Amino acid sequence: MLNPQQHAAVEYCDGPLLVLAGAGSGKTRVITEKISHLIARRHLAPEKIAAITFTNKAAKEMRERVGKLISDDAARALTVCTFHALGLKFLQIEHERAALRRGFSVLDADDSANMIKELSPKGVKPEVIQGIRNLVGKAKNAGLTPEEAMAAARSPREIEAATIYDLYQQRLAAFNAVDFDDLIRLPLRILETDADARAIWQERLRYLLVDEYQDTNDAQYRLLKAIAGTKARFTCVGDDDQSIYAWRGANPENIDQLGRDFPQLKVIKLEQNYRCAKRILRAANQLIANNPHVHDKRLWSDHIEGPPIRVLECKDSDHEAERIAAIAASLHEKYKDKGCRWDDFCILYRGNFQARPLEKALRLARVPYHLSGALSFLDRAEVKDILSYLRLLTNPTDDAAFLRVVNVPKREIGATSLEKLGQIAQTRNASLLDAARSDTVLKSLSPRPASSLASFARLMDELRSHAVHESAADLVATVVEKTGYGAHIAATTPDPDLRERRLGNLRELMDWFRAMGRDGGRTGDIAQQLALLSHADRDDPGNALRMMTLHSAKGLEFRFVFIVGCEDGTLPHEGALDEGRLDEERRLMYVGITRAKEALTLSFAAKSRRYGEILSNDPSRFLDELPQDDLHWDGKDPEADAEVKKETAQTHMERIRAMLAGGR
Ligand SMILES: Nc1ncnc2c1ncn2[C@@H]1O[C@H](COP(=O)(O)OP(=O)(O)OP(=O)(O)O)[C@@H](O)[C@H]1O
Ligand SMILES: [Mg+2]
Repeated sequence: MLNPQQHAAVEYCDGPLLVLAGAGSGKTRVITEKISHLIARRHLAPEKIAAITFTNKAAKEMRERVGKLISDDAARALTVCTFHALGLKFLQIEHERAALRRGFSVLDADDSANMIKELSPKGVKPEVIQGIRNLVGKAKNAGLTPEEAMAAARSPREIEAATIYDLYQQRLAAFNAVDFDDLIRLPLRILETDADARAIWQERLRYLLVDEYQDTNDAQYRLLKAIAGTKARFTCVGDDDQSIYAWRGANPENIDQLGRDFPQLKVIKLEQNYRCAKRILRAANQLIANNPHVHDKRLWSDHIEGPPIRVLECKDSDHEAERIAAIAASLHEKYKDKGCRWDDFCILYRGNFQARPLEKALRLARVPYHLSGALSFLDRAEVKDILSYLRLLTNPTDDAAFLRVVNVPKREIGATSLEKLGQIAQTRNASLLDAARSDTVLKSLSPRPASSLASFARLMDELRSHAVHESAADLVATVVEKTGYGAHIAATTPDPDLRERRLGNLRELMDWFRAMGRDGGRTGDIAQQLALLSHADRDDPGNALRMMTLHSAKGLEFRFVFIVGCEDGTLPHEGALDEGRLDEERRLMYVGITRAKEALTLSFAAKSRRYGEILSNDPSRFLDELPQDDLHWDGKDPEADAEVKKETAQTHMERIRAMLAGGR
């Protein structure tokens, strides 16, 4: 049952709506219910509705949640995706307006970083290149063209970055490629400047719903505005206290901007938290009260009180990991027969490197776990290589893909020859593959690399004839065989286990293509979609304890949550402290605390090893900001420890009773 405010938010469909509310108050629930309401009560065709989530993982989850409320056909017709995936869909349909050819490539972050490096002056330091990348990204996220970026540039560094931005866009255009930022920027350009396109898309997407609105950046906000148009049929839900991506260009100011751009905006606040036990919510509320607030929000819960929040003081991070593994294992052991699953547990940390000791301890304790955000399947070299072959086959002008695979397996084509090939290709305005096909071009190179390039080009032509009639999965097999890639793995991977894993990855890639090609997807489109999935979003983790960064836990909830590394310098993070971004770190802690439904454990290590030195840590200042009566410091008093264990047990029994009584 929705509460009256949620109900009002679901029913209000005639104008722009902002739902501004704290964690766990049912904002995402409003979106799913509203989709179902729009279809069932307002008779809006599902294909005219788009729900925008922050990650692909969240999109998948939302689709599942909505799927329970509406028919399968309707669920399939809906658009539920990230802003980037919506941009990709837009460009696939509107490629002509974007001056792209069908089958254009999407460069991943690595490819685009490489390209910027190549375009930067020779011999500059990596930090400088990183700085250029940041500035280019910033200009793109602000929706600026290279000319506009140049006009806005003030410092010599900004001028240099704007120059490279210009070269970079020229090269992307020559390669018939876009990068991630373009997936937002190009649709935005088209919608803002082309009235026809605007009319078509405003009709095509009649209602927009945006989750985690506080973390949209300027370009995304403008995209929303352009699609919504003057009719402004949209619902945004968000929480300014959970804005944690300012460092990546997100602009929480967009919350106020909405009221300025849409004076008719209706704002609904939700105040009941349905997720967290009272103590957990109290801790979260008290912590976040230390931040300045523009929007007044209250949050209450009529949940159970819950056990005290446990604080573990540990010797070092190994000790911390062992204790957490032991606590998780014993809770699971005790309650597994009563419906407790491994995926009820989640360990959160500030940075991915903190996962290492945890992994070791969990493995020793035989706890199944799933790490999101670690080097994932699609980032593995062999998978990226084969995907690049497929990109090149479906888009012969994809020079980034050409450069990735032309020497894998080794074909003895040296850097000098490739550079020369690149120069000639550029003057002829041809792709690298086209240049490698031309006898006159090859004559200007040394004979050995020239003949290798010629046979590479012939191989690509042969493979392309397969691409025409083979399914995507079969094409993967053909590519592995004909390019000698399988033999290449065998020859370059002496370790038999690793060799088997790498070959296994290729088999898995075929399975992915098989699954994704089932709806008749074209190979090139599938390769594009795969390139777009960011890690953390891709694997299905199954019934395993979850480990992830605080950033990627946004929107999720778990019965048992552990936040490790509650040390000054780690959380709040040292760098953020130096730059005066304490408020954002506090919001991150707020996000972490409010992921917990029943029990929360905070831990810190007294000593840690950093840069090869042993340092002593102070406990996080955030611990001091929590209601001390709701905290229990483990190990100080054995009697009190036993009491907390009892209370924890009681909570789980209450929980189990509630579940048996039909709640969730
Ligand atoms: N009216 C309701 N009655 C009972 N449970 C509810 C209600 N609304 C939401 N919930 C439950 O409360 C929990 C939190 O809801 P939801 O995830 O939608 O909150 P949220 O505001 O999106 O949180 P976050 O800010 O963390 O994204 C979910 O388990 C949801 O099913
Ligand atoms: Mg949510």
